Amino acid sequence: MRNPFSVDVAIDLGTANTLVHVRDQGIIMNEPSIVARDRRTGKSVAIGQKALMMHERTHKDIETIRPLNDGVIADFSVADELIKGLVRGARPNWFTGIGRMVICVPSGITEVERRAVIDAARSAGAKDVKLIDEPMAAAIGIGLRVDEPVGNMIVDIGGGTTEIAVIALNGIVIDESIRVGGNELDEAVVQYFKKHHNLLIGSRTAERIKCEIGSAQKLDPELELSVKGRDLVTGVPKTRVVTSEDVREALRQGVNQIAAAVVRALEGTPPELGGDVLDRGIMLTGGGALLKGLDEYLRERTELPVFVADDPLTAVVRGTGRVLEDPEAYAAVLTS
Ligand SMILES: Nc1ncnc2c1ncn2[C@@H]1O[C@H](COP(=O)(O)OP(=O)(O)OP(=O)(O)O)[C@@H](O)[C@H]1O
Repeated sequence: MRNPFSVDVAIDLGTANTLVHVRDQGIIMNEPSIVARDRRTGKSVAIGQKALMMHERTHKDIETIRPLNDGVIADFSVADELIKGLVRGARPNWFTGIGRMVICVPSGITEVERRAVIDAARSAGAKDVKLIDEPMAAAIGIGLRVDEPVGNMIVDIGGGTTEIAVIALNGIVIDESIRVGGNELDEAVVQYFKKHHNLLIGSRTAERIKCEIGSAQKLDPELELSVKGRDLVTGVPKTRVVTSEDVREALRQGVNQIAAAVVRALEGTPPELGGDVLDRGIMLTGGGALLKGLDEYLRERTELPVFVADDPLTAVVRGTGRVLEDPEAYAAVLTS
């Protein structure tokens, strides 16, 4: 019997974005993983989109912090604030409690970090907390049968990490995780324009450039974008037109590192499962999968079929939500 005075919640706790799915309702929140905190009181003043608007624009008393960095929890107390803020948003009113909670975490986090996430969820009021690893959730989210004796390769390119996994029989057989994701690509864009064009841009501008005109392969036609930054020679704000050729050059090293990690994971895959991957192809999930031409680039590097999942940014929360809705069927993929 479902308790009418409590809700069950699934959370994809990502480096870049955190998404919340409520049982029987679907995804109700999709917010950047960021908290704005008052330095004087130590209290959070905003989370998610509101906090992001303050990022790189705050005065000295307000700081904005991303609790997860490179796929690990960088600041436990801020991660706690984020989880509590999300849970508050998931409850329709103050007397509704939280029953079951399933949280998806990067597979590289330590036992101590896992415990910290569970503690934060419990102190936010959850009665029963379970964790699921990111590539497993992504695989379930895109509809793969993870319980079958067949290998599926998932490449989840998030903000902080790229996680590559071969999944079969409800387990992760091969797990390769590198600390290269969307944030690292943004930073590469910042550095490139600083070095080659004497232009200083902020990380949010770099992300916009990457998403709008970034690519892993040649584009036809190539694209241009007008961006604002600070001219490092004159020291004043300037508008410049940047080209997709420049951005591709900036992203080259990061994209190469992702491809090399995929190749390493393939080399470590047992031959039977490798044969399955050859038949079924590699599935790309996470926001990084949307980088233009990345699927084609990986296809050339691996000589395997490569597919971008539908709506790759929500694959993980959809999988975590599916597990929440049917915990008995997915008991084998959960940890507590
Ligand atoms: N069109 C796009 N092209 C390239 N990158 C994109 C695009 N759209 C989103 N991204 C990138 O995807 C990343 C966010 O992806 P996602 O939400 O899957 O990460 P996350 O789950 O928060 O991170 P992690 O898995 O590392 O914890 C950001 O770095 C964002 O810039």
